[in-house]
Amino acid sequence: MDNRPIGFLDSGVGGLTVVRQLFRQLPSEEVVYIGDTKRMPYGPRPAEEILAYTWEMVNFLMSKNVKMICFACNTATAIALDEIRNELGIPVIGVILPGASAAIQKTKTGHIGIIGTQATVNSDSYRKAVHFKSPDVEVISQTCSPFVPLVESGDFDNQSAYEIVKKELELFVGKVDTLILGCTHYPLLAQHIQKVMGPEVKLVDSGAETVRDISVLLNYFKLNRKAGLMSSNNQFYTTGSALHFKEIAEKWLGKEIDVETVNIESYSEKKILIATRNQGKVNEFRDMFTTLGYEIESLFDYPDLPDVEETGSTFEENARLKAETISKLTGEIVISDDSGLCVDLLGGLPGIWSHRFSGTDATDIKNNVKLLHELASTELTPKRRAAHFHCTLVAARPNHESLVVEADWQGRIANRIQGENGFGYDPLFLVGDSDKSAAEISQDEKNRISHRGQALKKLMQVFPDWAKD
Ligand SMILES: O=P(O)(O)OP(=O)(O)OP(=O)(O)OC[C@H]1O[C@@H](n2cnc3c(O)ncnc32)[C@H](O)[C@@H]1O
Ligand SMILES: [Mg+2]
Repeated sequence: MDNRPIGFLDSGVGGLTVVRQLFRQLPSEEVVYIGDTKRMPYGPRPAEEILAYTWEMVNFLMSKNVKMICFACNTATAIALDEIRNELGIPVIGVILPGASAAIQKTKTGHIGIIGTQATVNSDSYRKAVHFKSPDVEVISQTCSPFVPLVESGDFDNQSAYEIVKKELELFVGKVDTLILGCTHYPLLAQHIQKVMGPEVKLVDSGAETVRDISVLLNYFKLNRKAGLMSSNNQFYTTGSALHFKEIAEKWLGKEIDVETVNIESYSEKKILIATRNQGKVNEFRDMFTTLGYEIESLFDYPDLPDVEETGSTFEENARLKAETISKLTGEIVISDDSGLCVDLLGGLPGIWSHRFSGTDATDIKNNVKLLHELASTELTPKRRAAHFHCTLVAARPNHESLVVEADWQGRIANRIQGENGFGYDPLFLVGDSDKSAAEISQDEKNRISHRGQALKKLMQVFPDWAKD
């Protein structure tokens, strides 16, 4: 069970046809919708631009803590889905595969038509998806450029709109028995399209098909919202006029909604500088931030920047020193981590001295040996060997109050070094009540439960809003 909302993105209002289906099929789910109305239509834009804009919408949705993202936009699906899906740690679904699969099931003659925006048709994604599953099907496709502006105008319930539709669809009449509406705007023109094509032609609404797949994914990943909860906090955002969006959306969805205008351009900044020269930390941050859609840099990428002396007497003071100094020097948003192992029997040592526990020429091995030595005379009861890792994260940016979060990870100190993964004291840290050390679990597992993983989760609940302009 997961009560977080599902994110929907589209270049404009068209994706609302998918949300409308969601409200029908899965009424207890909650929605965060972003429509990039200001920059629509995406269809005629070059692929790199569509990819960049889609990333901004995705990062915006991630900042709203969504549990899944639906690309309710054929153009974004065709151009950006594969690349973005690989980078995110939550399920991401597009509208093309569900639409193509439904068309294959519906066609009897094996002749399928596809209409979509220029970018969707040029990408050839629908035809590829159809032929991947059913190579013998005949496919014809065509761009219907006037449809999106027609639908966005809200003025399509009339004869002149019908005439526009008729002219665009001439190519298909009598040639196909199934027509994929390969743009989420087009279901709004379904009546006109059906009249032009004739009653026997089956129209495939990719959005409706996609919601069926969303339902399957929610079940599969156990992400359904608690049964019986009626959705109450749906959020709708547009980059354009909230008034215009609200007017169209309320008409289509058949209910009142609140709409807010947002600027998502600042969400394109996906690089974060981590103020560390510890390779173990870099590896962990890279893994964790990649699943959130961020790229990271570390001080290894800036060899000329100085080492910041950790002269503070607390984790927070040291973390602040590292993040705020490097942020001042670079003008960038910087995250630092001050962490350490606190052993109960040693009154919390090595604590902030973890890195330098064995002296100025300390190494991980020397630190581990020293710790074993310190505890050598200790009776080996689990309680007496209790310890925890601590992590304080600070995010700093020029002229802003820094963010500070912290978390602990409980465990015990082992009697001997165990395992080869991780770094620092991992081979001596038995996780929780288990007999496995932090160096014997995978990096993925460590990131899920460690002091750093937990602290990062806390940070990311506030970071995206804090980091934008
Ligand atoms: O200051 P930076 O450049 O980030 O790197 P550092 O290694 O000096 O980092 P700290 O000052 O925060 O010291 C943390 C030390 O605590 C230990 N430590 C922290 N997190 C750990 C983890 O996840 N696994 C094992 N040891 C860890 C390890 O010895 C680190 O060197
Ligand atoms: Mg340090």
